[in-house]
Amino acid sequence: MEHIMDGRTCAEILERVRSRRPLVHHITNTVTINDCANITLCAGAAPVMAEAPEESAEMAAVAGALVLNIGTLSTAQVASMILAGRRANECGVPVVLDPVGAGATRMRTDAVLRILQEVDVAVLKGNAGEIGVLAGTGGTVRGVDSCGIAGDAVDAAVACARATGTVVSMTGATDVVTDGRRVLLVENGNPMMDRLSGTGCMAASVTGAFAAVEGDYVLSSAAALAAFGLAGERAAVGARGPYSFRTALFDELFSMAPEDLAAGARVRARHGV
Ligand SMILES: Nc1ncnc2c1ncn2[C@@H]1O[C@H](COP(=O)(O)OP(=O)(O)OP(=O)(O)O)[C@@H](O)[C@H]1O
Ligand SMILES: Cc1ncsc1CCO
Ligand SMILES: [Mg+2]
Repeated sequence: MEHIMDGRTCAEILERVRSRRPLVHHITNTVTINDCANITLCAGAAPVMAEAPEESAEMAAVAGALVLNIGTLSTAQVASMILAGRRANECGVPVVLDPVGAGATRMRTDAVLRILQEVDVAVLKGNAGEIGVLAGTGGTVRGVDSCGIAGDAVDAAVACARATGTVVSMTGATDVVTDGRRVLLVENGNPMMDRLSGTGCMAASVTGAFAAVEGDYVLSSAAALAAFGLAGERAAVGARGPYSFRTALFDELFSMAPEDLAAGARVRARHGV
């Protein structure tokens, strides 16, 4: 490891998001689009949702990051994602891809493979099943949920990063972030996050906000998941169920000071891959 990912590094990246307020352009699903906009604001960035093919490339060109989420994909939407993604690449704007439901249907798997072929994706953020499918090592996805991964999860994430040339950010109880060489494990989070639709989508939004201000996407992605996970830990205290938890999740990320993240981030490096 040439970098030690401590809480202070996470805090510095959060501080940069807050001071620069990067524009995070989303082309995303209709289920959680509003949550994605608001969690982006709570992180300290500025969201915009723009998916019409007439404007998606133009918007991507002026963004700090582009988040592509195939949760409610259509053929036309995927075409617009590719237009935006290519322009983002030309302009040096990092692209985050959330392969929602890859492996559940052929259309979703094919769309992700096509985007990966046409666009230089900086961060591929998925759950374990999705990443196992895309690694080719085996994973099971039902609807949008991970039903498990074949073999060792870290090995699958590393294989996926090497096969796709992206930084893989694989969420779960322990998140695994890897570029195929370095591996960071993020322990922050709370099981309540799995009881609410859209926490994966929101994780991608925060990942985009952090990628906009830190060019080492292993560090930016781990810091984003640490911040979001820490907000989840704090929100779970006193939550009566998924919906009071949801409200508190936004409030906790909004009110998180960099010093809170420095103290609360639980990120460690895994050696020997
Ligand atoms: N059991 C858990 N313990 C702690 N954190 C968790 C747990 N499950 C999920 N998380 C956190 O919740 C967020 C979403 O991860 P998850 O793997 O559930 O995404 P997903 O299944 O793609 O979500 P979505 O509901 O949007 O489809 C991540 O930040 C992850 O760290
Ligand atoms: C439930 C659901 N279906 C398509 S996208 C989505 C939101 C979380 O993945
Ligand atoms: Mg989930």
